[in-house]
Amino acid sequence: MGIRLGCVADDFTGATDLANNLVRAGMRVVQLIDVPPAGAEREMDADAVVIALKSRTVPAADAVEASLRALAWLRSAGAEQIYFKYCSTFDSTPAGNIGPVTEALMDALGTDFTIATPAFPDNGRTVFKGHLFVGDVLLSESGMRHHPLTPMTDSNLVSVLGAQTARAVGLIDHTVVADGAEAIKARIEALREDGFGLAVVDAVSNDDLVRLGAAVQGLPLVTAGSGLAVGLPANWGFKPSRAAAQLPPAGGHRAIVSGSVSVATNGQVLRYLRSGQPAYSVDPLRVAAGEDVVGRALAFAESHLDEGPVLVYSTESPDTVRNVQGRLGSAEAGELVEGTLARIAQGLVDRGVRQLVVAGGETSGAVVQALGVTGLRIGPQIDPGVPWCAASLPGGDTLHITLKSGNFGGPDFFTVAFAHLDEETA
Ligand SMILES: Nc1ncnc2c1ncn2[C@@H]1O[C@H](COP(=O)(O)OP(=O)(O)OP(=O)(O)O)[C@@H](O)[C@H]1O
Ligand SMILES: O=C(O)[C@@H](O)C(=O)CO
Repeated sequence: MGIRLGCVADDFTGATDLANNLVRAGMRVVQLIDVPPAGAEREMDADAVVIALKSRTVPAADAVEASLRALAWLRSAGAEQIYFKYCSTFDSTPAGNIGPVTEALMDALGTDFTIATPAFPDNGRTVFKGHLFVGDVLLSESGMRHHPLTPMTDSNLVSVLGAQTARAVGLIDHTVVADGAEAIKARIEALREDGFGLAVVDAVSNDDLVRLGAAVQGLPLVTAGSGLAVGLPANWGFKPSRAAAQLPPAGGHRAIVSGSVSVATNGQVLRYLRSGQPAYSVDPLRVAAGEDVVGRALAFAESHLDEGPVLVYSTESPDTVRNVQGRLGSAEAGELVEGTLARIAQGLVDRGVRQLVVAGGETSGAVVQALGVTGLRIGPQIDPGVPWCAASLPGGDTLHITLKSGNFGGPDFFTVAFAHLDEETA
């Protein structure tokens, strides 16, 4: 039998976030890094496959091309429904990529309607009257307004998405969602008849997402953050389960690589620095000046790895990041830092690190690709949206790795994560 749900995720932390929610909702999930070669789909023994792309901030045409390749692969693996996963803070620009990718997937699937909701109430992302809230504030008042690549300054998702697509974007508001799956289905039909191609859907609780999940059964395409995964697996009879897949025992040295500049990660890095544990700061301006920052970071790490987790970070406040971007250019600074951290992560693994925390979606993409990892097995959840995973390194060793989205995780995440792994794999 083929897979039930085929998922295309626009970044790597987002992919593990989605896989985590699907596993908790009872599905057996395989997460793949990038689109695998044709033929590999015959070996898939899973209910859902999540293909992790690094397509959130690339030019829209490249994101469309990669997403269509992923779609073709998932369809040949038998996927009955396609799930396009983007960020719970709807990270995008007027040029894309959420709108263009959604439209390309709709065209390829020959469907005239889909829904959009980044709601993930377990992590404080709620949508009401089409407006996205992050915790208690509107998206445009959250730390996302300063994001280096996709600053979010408008909380009205109907207008944000409308600016990215040629199709008309409507709203399924909370009064409809609260009335249940049949009411949502009726509203979808009404919007369709009125010529809308997309609808932003309100959701402020997991109950809303369960109702929405039931209503979108049979839609060829759904687009969402990871929250919708709370409600979708029940359509195939899967039941929520806390028994996340077991991972093998963990060994080796421990390290943290953080290229995230989000508010939550800034707090987590600060907390770690204050605890007095070994940490090395990567300064992009020194890298740009040609200094051997990778060599120095690895020499530092090597002399401290026996003491416990070593943190290597470029995480800085929005002002410092803006200054770097002003001097190097935003995209150039991003690429430079990602490349540097990826080489450091590779060096850490070469030095025996086998338990690795990576913070930041783009950073995670660069690190995982540099390590040559092609798939992840999803393990127990550390915090909502962030599971430990196991990966096979090209040499055959197992690497325990967690990919933390910038704004996810509690204040002591870097310490808690390792303690959690000890408990779960003891
Ligand atoms: N000190 C810095 N100066 C300029 N750019 C930086 C700096 N540190 C990191 N960056 C870049 O900022 C971007 C951060 O994106 P990333 O997706 O890794 O983290 P995030 O946006 O905080 O998290 P997420 O996308 O998971 O919410 C990356 O391209 C990274 O290379
Ligand atoms: O949805 C989220 O917030 C995360 O999974 C993510 O995509 C951050 O990069």
